[in-house]
Amino acid sequence: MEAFMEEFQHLKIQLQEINLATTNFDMNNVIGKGGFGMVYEGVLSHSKRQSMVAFKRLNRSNGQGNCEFLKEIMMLSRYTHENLISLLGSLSGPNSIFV
Ligand SMILES: Nc1ncnc2c1ncn2[C@@H]1O[C@H](COP(=O)(O)OP(=O)(O)OP(=O)(O)O)[C@@H](O)[C@H]1O
Repeated sequence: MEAFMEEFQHLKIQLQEINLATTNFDMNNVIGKGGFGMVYEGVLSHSKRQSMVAFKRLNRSNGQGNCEFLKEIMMLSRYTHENLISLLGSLSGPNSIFV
């Protein structure tokens, strides 16, 4: 898993930035719920720009785990298509992983 995450180091986003963008994962920022858990919206500053983005937060009690979530990160980081959203970054920790 560590070797796998090394490949995605360039996508790493700081938790502080995510907390700021989602107002600490406030329920008012929830825009949906999927197989991994809640999806939040927020404004993220990156490359001197500000963008409205979606943050997907892994909730392991939903049945899916790191493996499935990392597969999604890998897929979104490797493929571009007009019907696929672009992955801006991710963060892994002992409890959660975010995109
Ligand atoms: N980029 C986004 N922009 C706007 N809304 C989004 C975005 N991504 C997810 N959502 C919202 O969050 C909901 C859940 O999305 P999510 O991709 O987690 O669900 P899913 O289709 O069940 O897929 P998965 O099983 O991979 O989680 C969507 O139905 C949508 O309402």
